[in-house]
Amino acid sequence: NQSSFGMIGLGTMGSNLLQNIADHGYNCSGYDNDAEKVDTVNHLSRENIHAFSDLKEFAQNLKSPKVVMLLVPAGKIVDSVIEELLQVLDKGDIIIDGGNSHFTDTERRFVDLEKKGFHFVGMGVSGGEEGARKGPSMMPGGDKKAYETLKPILEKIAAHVNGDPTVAFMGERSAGHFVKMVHNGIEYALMQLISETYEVMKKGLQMEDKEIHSVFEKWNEGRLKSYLIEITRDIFAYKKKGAHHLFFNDIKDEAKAKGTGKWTSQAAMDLTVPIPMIDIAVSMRDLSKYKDLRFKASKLYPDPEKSDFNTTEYIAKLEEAFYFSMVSAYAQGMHLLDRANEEFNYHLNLDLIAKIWRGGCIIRSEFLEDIYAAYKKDSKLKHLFLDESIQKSLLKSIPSVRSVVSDAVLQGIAIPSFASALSYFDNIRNEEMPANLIQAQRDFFGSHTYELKGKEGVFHTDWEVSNH
Ligand SMILES: O=C(O)[C@H](O)[C@@H](O)[C@H](O)[C@H](O)COP(=O)(O)O
Repeated sequence: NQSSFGMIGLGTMGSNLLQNIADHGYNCSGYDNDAEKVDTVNHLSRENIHAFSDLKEFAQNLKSPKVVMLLVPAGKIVDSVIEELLQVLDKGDIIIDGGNSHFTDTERRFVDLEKKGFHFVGMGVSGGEEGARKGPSMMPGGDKKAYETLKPILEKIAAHVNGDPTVAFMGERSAGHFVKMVHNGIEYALMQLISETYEVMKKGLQMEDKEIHSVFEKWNEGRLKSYLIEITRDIFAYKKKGAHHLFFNDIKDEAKAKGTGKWTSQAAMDLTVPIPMIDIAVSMRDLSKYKDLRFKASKLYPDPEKSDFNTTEYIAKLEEAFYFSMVSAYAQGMHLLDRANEEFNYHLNLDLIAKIWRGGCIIRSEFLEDIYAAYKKDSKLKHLFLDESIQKSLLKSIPSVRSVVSDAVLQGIAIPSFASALSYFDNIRNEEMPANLIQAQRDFFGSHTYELKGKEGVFHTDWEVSNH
């Protein structure tokens, strides 16, 4: 029986996704140049999964038009696998890149393969190993016709929210990987925010791990219900056999990063869209690497005196401050998507993106229902803060975030993402930003010119010659 779907790359993600496809009754094939991985898959003894270590044999076992998905590390490997693959595929066949590829690579590959007569789909896949096995969120972009062929399989293997599959066609060319990149940027910002919340509870409120666990447990039952809060709750209950302390306390405080967060910040700066919470999350992962420097500085600069807080009251404020900042993180990501849509003509639908992020992916959350509702109500919404119901809930949480940020600052607790959420907010509602002074300074030292209120054109002033 020939296969309807082929997977290249049989690491955990590839193998899990293949099993998910087989669970839905499809004959599927795998290929990997690592014989051990091929063996592992074949030892699953699933009658409708067959793994090969010969690429030609793998291709011959696929129905036409052949559908082949790559789950290999991003970068040059993708190009070399595609090159090999073209030797065994026919024009009209479909190639899907499901890795975290940079959108500019996907753009190049789409144009190149289209010229060669192949259908190329750059698809972001989110949800980690468990998501791949049980139902990921998928963000395909590129060849719409090819997507129509893939749709029945992808909709079956995706997660489902209220009966809706967490997959949909995202848009033209590299739209799928751009959307996935921004997903990861928001993921970075939310993880940074949760880590700062923990820092406030531990260092500011001197709470025990048990108490912190119950806060995340409670939050995961309310409007902050989300995958990242859920796993944080579980991390605050995980102990190694026989141990008395939480295991994560043994983990080094040096965060790693594979690059998608950084790419998001780079793309945003190129598109001149401010996403400070994502930028901050990237920078704080970088700062965490300077352990030696931090150790030295901590000896030179002691903490300010601690104040006492009423923990119960404070946790209520912290929930409001978290909600406010979480909304800001999503809003910054959606703003970037809106801008990229204009610049790259992706034909994105922001309501559709929110819809498929409600389940399966790492940033899935209760709040994505509100984002989905906001863009469904107004597909041309320029910024989430302008949505009426979001405005109402933000207005309620502002006093708490102001107090949490100011208290943390006075206590010497680092809360850069809470603080940047608040400053971003205060500047986005600032009709007159102090940017006119920056223009004056630029013109002063570099004759970079400026524009004048109520006048057309650009102007320059010789600031040295003042007639006061
Ligand atoms: O959506 C997902 O399933 C994750 O985002 C996934 O893509 C991966 O875990 C990250 O890329 C890790 O990124 P860092 O290593 O940069 O934290």
